[in-house]
Amino acid sequence: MFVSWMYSWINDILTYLGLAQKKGKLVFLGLDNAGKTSLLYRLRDDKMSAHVPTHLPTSEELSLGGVRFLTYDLGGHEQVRRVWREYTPAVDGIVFIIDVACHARMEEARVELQALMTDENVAHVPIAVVGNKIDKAGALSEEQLKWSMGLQHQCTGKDTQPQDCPSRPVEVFMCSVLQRQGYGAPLKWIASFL
Ligand SMILES: Nc1nc2c(ncn2[C@@H]2O[C@H](COP(=O)(O)OP(=O)(O)OP(=O)(O)O)[C@@H](O)[C@H]2O)c(=O)[nH]1
Ligand SMILES: [Mg+2]
Repeated sequence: MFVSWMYSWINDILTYLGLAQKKGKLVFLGLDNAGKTSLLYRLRDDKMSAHVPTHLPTSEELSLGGVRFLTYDLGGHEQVRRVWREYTPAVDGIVFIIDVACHARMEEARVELQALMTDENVAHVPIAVVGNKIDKAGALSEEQLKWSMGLQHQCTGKDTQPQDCPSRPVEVFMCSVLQRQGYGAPLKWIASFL
């Protein structure tokens, strides 16, 4: 009874996210405090996490159906960068999360994102850049986030079919994990490439 309930619940979530019948490994990357753990918990039990900064270990994992989600906190941690590369050699999609209300750390996020985008180990892996915390005062708009990240000319389109995508898929999405807004779209977008 419980097992079948769990099964249908997981299936509902996966279907909603476009991930049913899909297999793959998705990583959530971003600076600390961006909202990676909150998004992971949101997927897991649709609850907002009681905030426990995940500094040690700097990684968390969740499996839903055939899809594994892993989170890694970047930001000044050369060691973390090594770890996530070592342990996630075959990544199928990257969700890069940014706190768009934290203007002071935009440049730090941009540096991390650019390093990721030029990393040849993940050269063909789709990257969904997700601006989180749009509910907060002073949050950047989607256009402002694109500018801040140097992505004004690099997005490949939200509706581009995988076969029509000329280069590595990159797209920007805005969300509030706290208010349950918009976090499904980047996952659906990534799912289309799995
Ligand atoms: N206002 C607002 N706060 C959010 C949102 N998403 C996450 N937060 C808060 O931001 C803080 C950091 O969220 P986490 O999910 O712990 O961030 P993280 O990226 O896992 O960061 P670390 O594990 O601490 O490195 C928490 O206090 C969350 O409650 C959002 O959409 N809006
Ligand atoms: Mg965390």
